[in-house]
Amino acid sequence: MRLDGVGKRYGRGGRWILRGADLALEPGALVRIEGPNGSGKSTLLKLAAGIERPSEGRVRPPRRRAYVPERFPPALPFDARGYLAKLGRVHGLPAAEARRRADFWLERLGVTAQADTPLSRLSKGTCQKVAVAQALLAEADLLLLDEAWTGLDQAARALLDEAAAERAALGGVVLFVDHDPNRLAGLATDGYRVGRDGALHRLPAAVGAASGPLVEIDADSPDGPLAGLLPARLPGDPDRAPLAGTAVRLTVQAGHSDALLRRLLTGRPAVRVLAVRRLTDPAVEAPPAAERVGAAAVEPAP
Ligand SMILES: Nc1ncnc2c1ncn2[C@@H]1O[C@H](COP(=O)(O)OP(=O)(O)OP(=O)(O)O)[C@@H](O)[C@H]1O
Repeated sequence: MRLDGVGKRYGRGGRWILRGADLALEPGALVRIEGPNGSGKSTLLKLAAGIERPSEGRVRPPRRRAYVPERFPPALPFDARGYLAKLGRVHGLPAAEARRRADFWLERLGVTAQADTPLSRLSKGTCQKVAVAQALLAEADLLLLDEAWTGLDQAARALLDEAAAERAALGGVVLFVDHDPNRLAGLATDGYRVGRDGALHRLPAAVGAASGPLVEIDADSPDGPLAGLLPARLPGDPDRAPLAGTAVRLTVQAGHSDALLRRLLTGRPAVRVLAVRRLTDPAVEAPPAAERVGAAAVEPAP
């Protein structure tokens, strides 16, 4: 996912909202976008989603994109299930798979009882859950969340935290805007601020970068040495260290450990989990912040 020298103004002669915005994100990036009201955060996400076109520069998104807008369009002529199944088709899923994923996310978000209710009759929070579901069911390479947590109840907020982290852990790119400065703290891999100059300025490591406790998972497999059997891509991109016999030790950020365990226990190869330990001293275990962020320029605070 790249932005190269992207500029945006609404209408000829309008003020430049974004100008010279550059961004290059690798699979697995979970990135916070900050900036004061009106600075252009939503504009940036809309450009990445392909809803707005840049006035200059280029947006190079990955193939499959999903977007939760700041405001869900009111009064769409669908019920929740029908809308999600339709959006699943728009995302390129076969009809049966679109319906299956629609029901899966309606259930996970606690909306099954309102699945057949017209969207126009749903409460604001329930509508927001439907907006979240339409983006998550796409399993997109680029997930854009614009204040997507606003209006959700606590359980749904936690579920969206988990789903966003899982998308990144599985190799997607996630860009999010949220007024809560602690949103996905410890899981975000990076952060950027939309500056007054319209460019993107990398945030200091402490604001955006993943940090915090690690979890060690010791596992083996009845099928042979596990280190050689595991897929290249695993949630959270754990460090891998072979243990005696067929076992391996996987070390991952605590926020990714549930997704990693779920993948190990439900996928191939067959895996036996021998031990799960939370490491208590992240300062010792985590790489130094400078190593994670490199020598990026950091805009001084206003
Ligand atoms: N469709 C539009 N037509 C004209 N101006 C627009 C349009 N959309 C946004 N703007 C203007 O662009 C500027 C940036 O808006 P944007 O919504 O991207 O900011 P934001 O940082 O997301 O703001 P907030 O934090 O309040 O959501 C604002 O001045 C806004 O009024």
